[in-house]
Amino acid sequence: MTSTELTAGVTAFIPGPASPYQGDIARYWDGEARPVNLRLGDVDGLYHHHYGIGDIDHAALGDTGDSGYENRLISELHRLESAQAEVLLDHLGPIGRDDTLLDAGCGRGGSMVMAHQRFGCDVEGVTLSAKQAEFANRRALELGIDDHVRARVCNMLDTPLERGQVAASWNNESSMYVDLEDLFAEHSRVLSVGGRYVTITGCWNPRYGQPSKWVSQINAHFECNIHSRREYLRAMANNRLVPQAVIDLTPETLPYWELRATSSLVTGIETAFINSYKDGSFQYLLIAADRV
Ligand SMILES: C[S@@+](CC[C@H](N)C(=O)[O-])C[C@H]1O[C@@H](n2cnc3c(N)ncnc32)[C@H](O)[C@@H]1O
Ligand SMILES: CC(C)=CCC/C(C)=C/COP(=O)(O)OP(=O)(O)O
Ligand SMILES: [Mg+2]
Repeated sequence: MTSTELTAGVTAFIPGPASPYQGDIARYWDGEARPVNLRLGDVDGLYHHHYGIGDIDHAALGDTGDSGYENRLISELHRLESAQAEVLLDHLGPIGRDDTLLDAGCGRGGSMVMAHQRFGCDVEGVTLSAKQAEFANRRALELGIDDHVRARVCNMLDTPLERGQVAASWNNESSMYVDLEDLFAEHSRVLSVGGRYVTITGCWNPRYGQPSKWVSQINAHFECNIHSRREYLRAMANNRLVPQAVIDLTPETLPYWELRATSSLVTGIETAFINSYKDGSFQYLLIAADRV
């Protein structure tokens, strides 16, 4: 194991990828700089790599014709992405200032900052990408919360956290990069008994039958492996995680996608999300589970 000092003064442990696939994913996120993510993050300094939920505020958006419309559209997409993270945090249960939380697959750290700002607690994040961890730690330093919010380069299936160390943990659109049995075994290990696990994820719908062509297109686009709703529930049951809430957020995420599809920041994946949500082959799901 090697270690390196980040500009933020936080030591990141870099054990190297556990598999060639993880090496590919680390390179993918090290190289990611899509305007749809950076321009949205620039709105208020919360950088997300997840999607949005909720109704469009048409009054705030105003007329398509006028000069400020594109900036207002970007602000609106960003507001919906932050609203998504707020809903995830709503499901963590009561969290105290002395608690520690785990953000598994933390990206550029937007959700970690929001969690600390809401609860005053410590938040530990892990990502495969050294660039993302540096970015998240730099933001924490700029905000003066680097003593509470820390991102490390490590595999979420094998974290340096102690058994039972965290009061709550989550995956926000990061569980489609790992085996779910391995993932939930690790969350179950680091969560205290009675702690809460939350995921927001896209999953394929067993009622459709198999992954649709749209789901396959999303997998190819992000180099990920979307699991089915059934796999989530089965792997949780096998790892002492008992669902407390299963919420289908599909109707709430469609407005975000339909608005995003009209913006200058489109990436080309919008049609696959919209079509798969509409044909029922894909669902945007929140699952909150108790560690028993
Ligand atoms: C789509 S981004 C989500 C980022 C963040 N959760 C958010 O909501 O902004 C997926 C993240 O999962 C991370 N990831 C994927 N596989 C991982 C693994 N095995 N261990 C740690 N992080 C992983 C990636 O590095 C990336 O940060
Ligand atoms: C719901 C599913 C299946 C998500 C896959 C994981 C993923 C890449 C999420 C968004 O990241 P991003 O914010 O970097 O993507 P984009 O650039 O499209 O906004
Ligand atoms: Mg994005």
